[in-house]
Amino acid sequence: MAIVLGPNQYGKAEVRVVAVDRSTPRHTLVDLNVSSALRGDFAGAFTDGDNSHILATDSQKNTVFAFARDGISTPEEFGLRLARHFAGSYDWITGARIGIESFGWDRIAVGGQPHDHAFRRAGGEVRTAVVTADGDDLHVVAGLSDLVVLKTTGSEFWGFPRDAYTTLPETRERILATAVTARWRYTRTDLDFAAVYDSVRTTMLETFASLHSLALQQSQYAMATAVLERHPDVAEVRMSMPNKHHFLQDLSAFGLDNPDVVYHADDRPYGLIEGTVLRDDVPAAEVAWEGTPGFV
Ligand SMILES: O=c1[nH]c(=O)c2[nH]c(=O)[nH]c2[nH]1
Repeated sequence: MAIVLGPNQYGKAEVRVVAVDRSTPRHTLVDLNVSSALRGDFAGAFTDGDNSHILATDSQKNTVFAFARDGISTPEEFGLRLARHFAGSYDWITGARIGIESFGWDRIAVGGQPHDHAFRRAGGEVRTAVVTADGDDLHVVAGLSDLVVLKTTGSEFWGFPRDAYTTLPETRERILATAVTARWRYTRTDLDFAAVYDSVRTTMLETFASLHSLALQQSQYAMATAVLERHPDVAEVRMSMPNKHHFLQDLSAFGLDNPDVVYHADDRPYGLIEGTVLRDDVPAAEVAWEGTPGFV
């Protein structure tokens, strides 16, 4: 029996970098949380404390800030630049994963006009990007998390089997609410990432709104399918969606009826619907998903 070093990677997690463009009086702002992880031959550092192959995590952090000095266009392009740089820096570094969260800021309206340099944080939603360099291959996975949506009709849930523990009534009318977390893999690295992101997000929202849903599973599949139908450069979509239950509150103790008016918004437990929808003619790229937990 021998004890051996298994899979490993290392890097700097959660570098918070804010880049401001003041080149015109109308400033713009990019606010990112960047995590790097390098892959390659670092065995000596783990087994013997030999750091001769170690690109220090402090240097990785500094690289993020130095590259930001040139401005940041999209998280995907910033990730591509960092991944190419790290994976190309020493021959024993064979790959890099750059994970980015992007926080949105909207202009504050003053007298009905969007302000030039004052902002408020946009919603709870976060844009995400993961760029993976693996040898000469580059993979881009874009995404979003915590896009909270709700519809007040157009949702039913019935036809499920009833066992000894089933108490849930069938319903033809309910509130459907969820927080969408989704990631989608591109087949190219030269896209207009900002435009495609907006289009994917809009497609998901429109589909959630317009589909008459018989299950959150059906809504999720329809949302991902619509993204693939409208975006030829997306190979697969992975989604994780909690069912944010809204239970009709029993008001009979107060002599009141409740014809689908008053609900109890429960925060836990929640159903969790997870799925992948993909084109069957595009090669899989599991390495693009390594280090991104929370999806099937
Ligand atoms: O859309 C739903 N899917 C389920 O699997 C489920 N299970 C449940 O109790 N309510 C719901 N709703």
